[in-house]
Amino acid sequence: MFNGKTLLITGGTGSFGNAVMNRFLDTNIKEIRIFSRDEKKQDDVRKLYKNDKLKFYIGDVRDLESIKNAIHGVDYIFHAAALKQVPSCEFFPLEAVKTNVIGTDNVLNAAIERNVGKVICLSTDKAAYPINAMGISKAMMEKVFVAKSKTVLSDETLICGTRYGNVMASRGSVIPLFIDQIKNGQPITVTDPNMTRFLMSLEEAVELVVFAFQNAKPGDIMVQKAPASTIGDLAQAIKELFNVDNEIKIIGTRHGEKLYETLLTKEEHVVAQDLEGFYRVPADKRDLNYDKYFVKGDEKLSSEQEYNSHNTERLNIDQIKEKLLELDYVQKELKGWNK
Ligand SMILES: O=c1ccn([C@@H]2O[C@H](COP(=O)(O)OP(=O)(O)O[C@H]3O[C@H](CO)[C@H](O)[C@H](O)[C@H]3O)[C@@H](O)[C@H]2O)c(=O)[nH]1
Repeated sequence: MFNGKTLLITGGTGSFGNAVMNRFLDTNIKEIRIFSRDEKKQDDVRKLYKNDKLKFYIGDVRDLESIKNAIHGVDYIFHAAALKQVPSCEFFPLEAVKTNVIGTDNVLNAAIERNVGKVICLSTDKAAYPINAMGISKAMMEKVFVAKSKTVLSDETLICGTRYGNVMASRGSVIPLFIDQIKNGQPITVTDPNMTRFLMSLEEAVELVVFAFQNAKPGDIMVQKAPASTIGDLAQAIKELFNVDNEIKIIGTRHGEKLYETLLTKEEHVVAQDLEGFYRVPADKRDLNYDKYFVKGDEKLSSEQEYNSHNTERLNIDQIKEKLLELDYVQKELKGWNK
């Protein structure tokens, strides 16, 4: 499906961009264009892959002109650029608005102007019932792309999105942190052992974006069903894999954190289409006639539940270990550890 095509990834030097490169560089794709701010990270990726199909563009989604410079001849966009750390967005919420909301609008406007065939915007479970600035800005991003998808014909530019749970072992996340703590003989800092998170691998994250690419209609948000674990069990599973007995220190819930994450709100679950491993949340197709919003109700709402990391399939410690062992990162760390 990408034969002879040019794919632009915004925020392309992150973990997701890396996984997309691993997946597509050996196919007949014509070009993967990496658009991001950090020349150092671009240089690292350039040296790591040494592949002529990769092209690097410095720019910032906040700057429309810089996107336009990178977008000529692009067939498809995976829009992954975002401010995604909860604490930094909490301290600088307007920065989250600039990158996550206005940046997305810029990417979409440039894509529409230059007839890009499809744009897939990446969102997060923290956008569902959001409580922190990162999640709120991502929720607004979703509203922006859903609204924008209605302003353009789908055979010109199809705009849709995906919503992810936590990507295991992504940069700065809890799995590498626990492993570092183990390696340094420090206590493992658990916020709340009963807190749950969806567990997705990077490969599954790429699978979701490909699924959206193949199946989404304008304005859809695609969600992949995923298992979850408690953080207490995750810490125990990592301890058992490394065969260590580090103390577990309970540090309490951090600022802006939830006990569990939601991939489908109750309201979305009512309208979502169940596609076996995935859910499709269709865009609201009602027009601007407000009567339709306020006069027509939906009885199903009171009986439907949200889909969250507390009520999805719960992995036990052995299952978490199995899933961890599938990760290249964990395999490498274990090899170094057992030497
Ligand atoms: O020292 C720590 C740090 C984290 N945790 C717990 O581990 C879980 C995962 O924490 P991460 O920091 O790995 O992930 P977050 O859920 O906070 O958020 C992450 O996943 C999101 C997607 O849902 C976004 O990608 C976001 O940028 C990224 O930080 C949470 O329950 C957290 O409370 C601990 O127990 N101890």
